[in-house]
Amino acid sequence: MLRWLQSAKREQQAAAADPESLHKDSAQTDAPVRLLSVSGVERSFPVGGQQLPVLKGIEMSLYPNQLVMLKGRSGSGKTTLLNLIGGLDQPNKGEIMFKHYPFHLCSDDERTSIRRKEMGFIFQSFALMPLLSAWENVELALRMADVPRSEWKARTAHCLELVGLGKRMHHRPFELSGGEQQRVAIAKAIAHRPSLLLADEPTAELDSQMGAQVMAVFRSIIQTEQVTICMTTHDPTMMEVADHVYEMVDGRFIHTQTPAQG
Ligand SMILES: Nc1ncnc2c1ncn2[C@@H]1O[C@H](COP(=O)(O)OP(=O)(O)OP(=O)(O)O)[C@@H](O)[C@H]1O
Repeated sequence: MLRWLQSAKREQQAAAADPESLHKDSAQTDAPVRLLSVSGVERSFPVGGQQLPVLKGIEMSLYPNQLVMLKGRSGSGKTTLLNLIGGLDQPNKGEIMFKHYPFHLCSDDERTSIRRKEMGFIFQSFALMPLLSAWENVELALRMADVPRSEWKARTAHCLELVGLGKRMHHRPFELSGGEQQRVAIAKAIAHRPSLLLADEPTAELDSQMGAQVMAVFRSIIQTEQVTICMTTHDPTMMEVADHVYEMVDGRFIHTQTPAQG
């Protein structure tokens, strides 16, 4: 194992013993500690014998307990960036630090192990197992994350209650509305207590009322589960509930804003 990974693990254990330390910089300033930082990131893909530049120098930061949105036209590079943040892909240039882990230096196996413990993913198409009930879908996520069996029952019930499905725990996906299915997917994604939730167009297949319910669940789990959510969207009405919006055009951020400040 690389030396940085061992020291990162030691720092994580120290932070677990003293959770207050997570909210302060190592320099002991009052600045909040970043959960993730992306600096100078470029990503291109080989197309027709040439390199197609998709991300052209991205700078961004995510902090604990935030709802951050990436907006931009189709093809602007949002999913490519989400894949890099989630450790599913690596940049050609630049740095991605997730907590104390330098993703740009990690092997595939190291990124997979960090991702399994620390991150949750939500997709446009819900990605549930069709023959399993809501309860069994969430329990499966706990099993996959190696959470001890003794914790499954309480944690599954807690996560389904959190997303407002306490009365529909034993329904299968086809017995649920699109909004309810997406809420099962959220319960599944937070079951192993990730610190970062990545969601690619989570409301794209929902009508505006169901989309608003999903956003309300996002806002509530940020507080109750101490998670940061980074999501892509095309929908301007969703952006009103964001703490921060990054706007991407052709592989670059052109404008970032905090909605409350306009
Ligand atoms: N593996 C790949 N090989 C070649 N080109 C790719 C690859 N992945 C993405 N691209 C290209 O990169 C560009 C950005 O794609 P990306 O999926 O990141 O856009 P997006 O903003 O998420 O779009 P959408 O909103 O439609 O999901 C597109 O032109 C796409 O064709």
